[in-house]
Amino acid sequence: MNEIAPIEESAGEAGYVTPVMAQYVEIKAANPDCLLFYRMGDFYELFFEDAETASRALGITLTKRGKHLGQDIPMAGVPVHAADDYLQRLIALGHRVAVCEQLEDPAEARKRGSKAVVRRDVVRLVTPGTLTEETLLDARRSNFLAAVARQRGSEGATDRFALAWIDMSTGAFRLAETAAAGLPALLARVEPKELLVPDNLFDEDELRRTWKASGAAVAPVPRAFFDGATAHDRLAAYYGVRALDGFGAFSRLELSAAAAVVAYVEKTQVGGRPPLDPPARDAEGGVMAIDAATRANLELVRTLSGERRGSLLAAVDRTVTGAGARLLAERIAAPLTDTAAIRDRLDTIDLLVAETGLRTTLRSALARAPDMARAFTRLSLDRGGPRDLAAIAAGLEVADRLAAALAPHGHGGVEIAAIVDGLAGAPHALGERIADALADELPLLKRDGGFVRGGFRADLDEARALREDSRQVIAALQATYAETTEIRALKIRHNGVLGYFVEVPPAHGPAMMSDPLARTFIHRQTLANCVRFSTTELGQLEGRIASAAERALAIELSVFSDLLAAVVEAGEGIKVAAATLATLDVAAALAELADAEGWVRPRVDDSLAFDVEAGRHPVVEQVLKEEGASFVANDARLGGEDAGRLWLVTGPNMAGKSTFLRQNALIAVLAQAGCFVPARQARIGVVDRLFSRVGAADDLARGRSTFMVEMIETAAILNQAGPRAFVVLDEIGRGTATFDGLSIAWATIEHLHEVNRARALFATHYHELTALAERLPRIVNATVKVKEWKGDVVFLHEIVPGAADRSYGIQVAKLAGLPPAVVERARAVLAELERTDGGKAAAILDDLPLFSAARRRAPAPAAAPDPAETELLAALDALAPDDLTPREAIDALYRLKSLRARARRD
Ligand SMILES: Nc1ncnc2c1ncn2[C@@H]1O[C@H](COP(=O)(O)OP(=O)(O)OP(=O)(O)O)[C@@H](O)[C@H]1O
Repeated sequence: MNEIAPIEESAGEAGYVTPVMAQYVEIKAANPDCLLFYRMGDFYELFFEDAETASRALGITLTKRGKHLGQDIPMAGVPVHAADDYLQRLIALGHRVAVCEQLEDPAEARKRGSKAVVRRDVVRLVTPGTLTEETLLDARRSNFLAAVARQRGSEGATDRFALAWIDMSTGAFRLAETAAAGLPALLARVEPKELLVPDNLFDEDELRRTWKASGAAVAPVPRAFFDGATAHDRLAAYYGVRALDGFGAFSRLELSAAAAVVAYVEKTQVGGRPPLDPPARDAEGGVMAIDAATRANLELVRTLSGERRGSLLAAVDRTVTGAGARLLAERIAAPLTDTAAIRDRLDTIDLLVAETGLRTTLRSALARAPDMARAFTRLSLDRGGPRDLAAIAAGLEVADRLAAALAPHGHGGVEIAAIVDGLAGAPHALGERIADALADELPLLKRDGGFVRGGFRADLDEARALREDSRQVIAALQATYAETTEIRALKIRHNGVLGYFVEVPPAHGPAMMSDPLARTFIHRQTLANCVRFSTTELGQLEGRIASAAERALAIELSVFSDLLAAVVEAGEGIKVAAATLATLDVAAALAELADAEGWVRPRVDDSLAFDVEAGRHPVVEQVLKEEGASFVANDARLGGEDAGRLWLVTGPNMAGKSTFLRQNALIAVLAQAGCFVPARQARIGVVDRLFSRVGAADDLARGRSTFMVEMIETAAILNQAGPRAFVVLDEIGRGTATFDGLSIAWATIEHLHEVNRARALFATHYHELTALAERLPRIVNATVKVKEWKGDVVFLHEIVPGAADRSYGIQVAKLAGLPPAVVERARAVLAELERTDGGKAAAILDDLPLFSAARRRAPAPAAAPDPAETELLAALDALAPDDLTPREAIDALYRLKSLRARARRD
């Protein structure tokens, strides 16, 4: 049952509004777009519609409490101690929660009169983009809050947008500006958890789709948040500076988006100021442009089904800290175009690949480094506890140790030099000071006390000793009382209501309540199994203990606030150290990966080269490895002097075309993200835009597979790609009638070759396209090698020059378990089509009676079914080819083959 102080009685007559309800309604009205967590004693209560929403979302009981204007008030509550868990679930569902606390003790309110209501107000809005608690955050993912501002293009020019994004939990603050066409790509890269849009843009038809596609919880906010005229001053005030010039040059549009983020932070934190870094802007063109479809298709940070597992990120992530994992994800999501910056990252990895001993030292030290950046934010917002202080100390200790280990390597490159500086500049003495002050075992909350180490403060030791002494005095007193009353079962106990009291079994009650004992023992309570008394002596002792405990806690809290002030003071150094450890973790993890998997340093330069020798697909290779199979490496040579080459890849289904296409796109991403790559050698001229598209038929699973979408996306490529782009097109044109599709593919290739001149890989089933290589000089035909063996097809996964002579579609269909009658019929149709050159397909169908093959093949009833064959047939029946992933299909093939082999043996 929910605890509510008697003063909060909320039962009301019809038309009567109780003071508590009046207060609730007022606070709720100020926060209409949030669920209101209204603190009542040990519970956060939700009322009215909020209660219904929360009850549905959390599966908590919906009850009623009193009446409001004559109607029952629906109510649901969550206990304060479990609130984080419920908050997490509500936030994950996209809700915002206003946390309304009691701002005074109910006793204080009572002093104002029996009808007075405890003062309450909202202390914080919890929204998906403003989380700071460890329990509410994913340690290995950034949690971005973004705001988007628009500037209308004048006189036919297109609109421009600015995006400002922060991770409030770490203080990261970034800005970027883009033309309208680039906005979806930017949002797809940042993946904000929460997106603020000016309320006039929220419902604009064109934009609504963009907001939805961002996957963020979209919050319309007043236009005033974006006001360009006040943006500069709002930001300057936040950072306590007069001008922002010291942070860099920002456009008016960028400032407006940044100011909106800051305004929202101020609103949700109700006066609290998270320590945001000064905004840093991304130079336009500074990162490889990767649109949302390409990003999804290449499964950079998550798979098409939304999981991290199976993505490029998961395959390369060997970081040992949350901050490292977050940084790596950001790098993979935003590969660079500046060759010098890429080289700086690669230099650090180079060093750590060579220095295996140093790498091992780094990684084992880093594994113990807590999340300093997030702990620091919580402390700055006064939400931190003793464990956050300890996290800072432990992080600084790791930084100290690594500074010593790395000092001799400071000349190994620009990034490593910055790392050495960042570690050296960390406030090491502060770490020691915190470590000296804190005990080994720490409570979560500072108000629980007990976190200051014994011996750290003499006055604290004294107060604690007094508290301990008094406890001994109580033990002695119990012995004395037992002796004087001659009741051996007498005990001194403690509870919240009576404080310390004497307890005896009921049989001794009468003696205790009569003279002479009644002169010492004052009767307090008679329960079924005991009688309780207090004494003056106990009362005095109680006071002494309480005041000693109070004093001890007060001293501990003052130690906490001293340390907190020192931490805040040293904030800059702590944040730099935290960022440095993350950078180091990423470099060491990538070096570890490179060493273990035989990856190499790519050469990234400003040419138009694309030479990958023996490249592999990082994800497919790992999957195959787990199954004991090996990956067949393949070369790709797409570079040219002033224009790229286009490889036209033909080959049967399941041969490995898609894998080859994607692996090259992924190698480009990895190289420019500053990672080593899975190849024997790689040289890549910087790619400014990456495109990867899969024909409509393959896209069905995503539920967005209309031919129209495919064509819109192809149009985007043909309109945007230049010689620096890298284009991967997988079976484009397949989603329509054969001749239409072929013609579109044909024209697309010509355009890519003549106009875009991009480096490109084009996989197709239209063998007719291979004729283009004769006419267009930079088209190269390539095919995936297969072997035919006893009428079946064997995939070799090797890309070789030339064109596929056949599709082997029927062989693949046969391997996949199509009924033999259908396979046979397909063969016959194919032969007929080939004989008549496809022209009179309809006419021949009558000549090939559909069911004759089936009838001929109908099995004669066997005397006794062969068990191995029965098993084979059952396995075949169980197959649903349309439901299989390529991986499952190949597994099924192998299984069927082995069953078949057994059947033969039997
Ligand atoms: N280079 C390779 N080495 C080893 N196995 C490979 C290689 N490439 C692909 N495979 C295996 O073959 C399977 C099918 O590959 P992929 O999907 O690339 O074929 P595809 O030719 O694009 O087929 P479809 O035309 O049906 O899309 C992969 O899941 C993988 O298991």
